[in-house]
Amino acid sequence: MAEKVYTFEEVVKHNNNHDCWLIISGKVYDVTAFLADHPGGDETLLESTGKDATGDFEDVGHSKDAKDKMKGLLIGDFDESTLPPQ
Ligand code: HEM
Repeated sequence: MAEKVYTFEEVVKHNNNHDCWLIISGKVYDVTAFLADHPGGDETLLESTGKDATGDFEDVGHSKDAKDKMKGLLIGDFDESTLPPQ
């Protein structure tokens, strides 16, 4: 089955500690259930909503463990054409 594709407008609605989605490397992740467990804290994840968080994620130099963890949080693809100009 094809993965669901989300627009920026849709993703940015999910920007709080009860409902938190992130855009990283063209994919959309629902990190709500992971907020309390994130070793970098829930605030860092919340601060990475409302934008393309690829740079934030890469700057930390996340481990293979982190990348494996991400796979379970993936909910779909991001439609890059909907990203507003920075
Ligand atoms: C789905 C997305 C993410 C997952 C699954 C994730 C997972 C993890 C994991 C497992 C660690 C422990 C260190 C490691 O294994 O690399 C970590 C550390 C960290 N993460 Fe994330 N992370 C995500 C997104 C982000 C984002 C968007 C930021 C924003 C800057 C961030 C900031 C940090 C920081 C600052 C640490 C270091 C904590 C410390 O060692 O003091 N993470 N993350």
